[in-house]
Amino acid sequence: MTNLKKPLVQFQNCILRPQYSSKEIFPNPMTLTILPTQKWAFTGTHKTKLLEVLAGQYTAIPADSRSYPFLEQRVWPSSVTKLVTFATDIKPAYLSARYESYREPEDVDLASFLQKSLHSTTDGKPTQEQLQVYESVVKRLALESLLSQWIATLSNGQMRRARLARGLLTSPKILLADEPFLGLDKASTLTLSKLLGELAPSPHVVLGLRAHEPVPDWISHIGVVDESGLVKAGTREEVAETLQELQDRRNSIFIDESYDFKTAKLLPPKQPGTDSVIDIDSITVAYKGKVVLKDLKWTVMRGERWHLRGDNGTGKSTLLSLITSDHPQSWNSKIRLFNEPRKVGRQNYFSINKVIGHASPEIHAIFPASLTAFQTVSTGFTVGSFLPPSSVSHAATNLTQDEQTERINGLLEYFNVPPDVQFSDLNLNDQKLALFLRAIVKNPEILILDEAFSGMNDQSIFRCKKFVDEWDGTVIAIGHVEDEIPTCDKYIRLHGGEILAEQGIIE
Ligand SMILES: Nc1ncnc2c1ncn2[C@@H]1O[C@H](COP(=O)(O)OP(=O)(O)OP(=O)(O)O)[C@@H](O)[C@H]1O
Repeated sequence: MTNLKKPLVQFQNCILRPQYSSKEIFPNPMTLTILPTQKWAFTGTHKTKLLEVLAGQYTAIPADSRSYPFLEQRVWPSSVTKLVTFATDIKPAYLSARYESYREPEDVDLASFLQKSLHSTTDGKPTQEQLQVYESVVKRLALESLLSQWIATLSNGQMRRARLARGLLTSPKILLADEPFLGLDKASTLTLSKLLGELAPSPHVVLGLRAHEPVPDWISHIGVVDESGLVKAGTREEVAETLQELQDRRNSIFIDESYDFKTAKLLPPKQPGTDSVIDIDSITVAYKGKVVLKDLKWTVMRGERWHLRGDNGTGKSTLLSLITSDHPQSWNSKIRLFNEPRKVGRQNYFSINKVIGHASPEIHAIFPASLTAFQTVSTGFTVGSFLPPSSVSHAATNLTQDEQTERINGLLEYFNVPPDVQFSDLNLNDQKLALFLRAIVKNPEILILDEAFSGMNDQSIFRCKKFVDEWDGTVIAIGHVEDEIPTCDKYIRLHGGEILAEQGIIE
């Protein structure tokens, strides 16, 4: 039982360093007290670092400048705090593998995925008490109907709830949830927020939020963190002014018209045309009888910008996988690309994807960490491979090696991404930028941006949006946050199940 009188965490002039390193996490020493009756959220550029600090990941100097008074002395803080991060959420299967019947040995159904966490807390089988917790967590996160589904087939939103459930099942005393609402639709965000707000004291919950995210009503205290450390911490009222300053700074980035845009110089203009690029005529997709897309009709004309909308699990990724031919039902003459009906023999995976650039959380999740930023972008010139073009036979470009190098360097320089740094060593912002540049480098006819800008900092989002706005290809964008998608002129909203999709013009 948590002692509700003693502070959860206390830092007094605390300097934090990674183990075996003399470099400080923050230059400013940290002073902060979190009481069990308070509910905290942290925001600002370095809020994830601060959550890692709370999770006991770093060494405190002097040792007694950090304490967790509410814990019994015998407990090691890092063993009872659970940091769940979602910004680079990993979906266990990749694209087409998601729709195929063959399963990797480590791929399991959701029930087994969750129950693994129960077993790890005991020597043998889960106790009666653990099973009760399991049942209640599954119910509260609305996962009951998905328990027998392979985790590889869960939608992003469903997977997010599953990961959170797994975090809760380890019975932490403090749950640190970093950006738990990223990629969630409004209804799921509200449900999840309510659940997180009601969990304390078992466990106490601390949130990491992006600057523009609304702070849930139940949060009583906020901390603002930048590269120097914790710059302000207190009640919502005490921190309101600092938050407003952050917001003003953010708005000034979004109206910075002085920036020198040169999309045209980096990617050549396309042949003008008014023909249809994608034509889908009455497609229905069902999984084991469960209808996801019903009689879908959709025409995308050259140069149009579509916002593909829909709550989590309504079939957005399924629709995209039909277009990119990652789905088994892609080989259907009711799907036309540039007026060519899909047909085995007439087209193949490579001819289809030669004209499509694609950035998505799935690609991010499985992208080879050892490639440099330059190599990462260069793989945009290949199809169906994460190897640089010199190593593959399916290059999607007529450019010479020198021309490719020049274009890649031009893009990397324009977006300030260091070319020689390994993907795994890039920060999240630069990883997302590199994957965006990978999608656009071959100057594709169709650009699919699936949550491509979420996780980037404000300045990068602004630049990427402007870049796409000035580019002349066809765009399909997915994103639950309007600020994080390029300007779109039309939308298609999926509803999942038997309800037909709705389409319209964006005013
Ligand atoms: N192979 C499969 N077997 C069973 N169900 C599946 C399979 N693939 C997808 N689904 C289900 O189909 C529905 C649509 O999934 P999809 O990933 O297309 O949704 P989404 O709109 O992209 O969701 P999100 O916004 O959460 O990413 C979900 O309920 C998902 O669980």
